[in-house]
Amino acid sequence: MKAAVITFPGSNCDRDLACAFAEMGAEVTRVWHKDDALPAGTDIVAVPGGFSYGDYLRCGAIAARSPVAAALRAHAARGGLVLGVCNGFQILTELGLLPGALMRNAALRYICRPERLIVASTDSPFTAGYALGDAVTFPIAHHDGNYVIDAEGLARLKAEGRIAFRYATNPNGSVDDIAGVLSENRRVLGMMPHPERAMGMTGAQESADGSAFFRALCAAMTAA
Ligand SMILES: NC(=O)CC[C@H](N)C(=O)O
Repeated sequence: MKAAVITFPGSNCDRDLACAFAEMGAEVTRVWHKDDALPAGTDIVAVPGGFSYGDYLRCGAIAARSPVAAALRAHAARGGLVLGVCNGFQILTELGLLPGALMRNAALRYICRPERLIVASTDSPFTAGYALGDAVTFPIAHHDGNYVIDAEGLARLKAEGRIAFRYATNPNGSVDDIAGVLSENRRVLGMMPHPERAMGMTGAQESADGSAFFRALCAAMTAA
């Protein structure tokens, strides 16, 4: 199973994501934002957190127009798996691969802390390792994590079971406490919290709840 992790100028969670996939046995390739192709046989593209292009003009707006974006779009169009974490989630909404948008946190502050989430759908390769209603703790670190979507879009996400994670206590004003959403074909996940920073690294990470996330994801890729 092959994971491609994209790096933009300003990404800062690309290595964490690469390590999380490698720990679960994936072959990981790092892809630069100027590359216009993905490695052959890529199963999943991971779009990392950080401050791509300095978060100008909006978080993720420039990354969505970078050279690698067309290859990412084509991968998703083929039904390939895509994971966007934090800035990655912002980029996926800017690309139109996921509905909604990430706005400034309601309190207008950058928030960096562990956050308790509730698993709201297990029907995806990303969340199959959890039980519905499980509580997991992943760190958040963002100033633009306030998820917005119109009423019709929200009704659709709910009806189709595409809300993957909800905040137990809403930190940023996101509608319906949404922390992560799935695409229509359930092959694209965007989430603000960081599962790759919850791999139980001794002395560095408080939570190990992200291990089940990457284990299930890599198992799904191996089975496919
Ligand atoms: N950790 C991150 O990915 C930060 C995301 C984004 N640039 C924000 O602060 O909202």
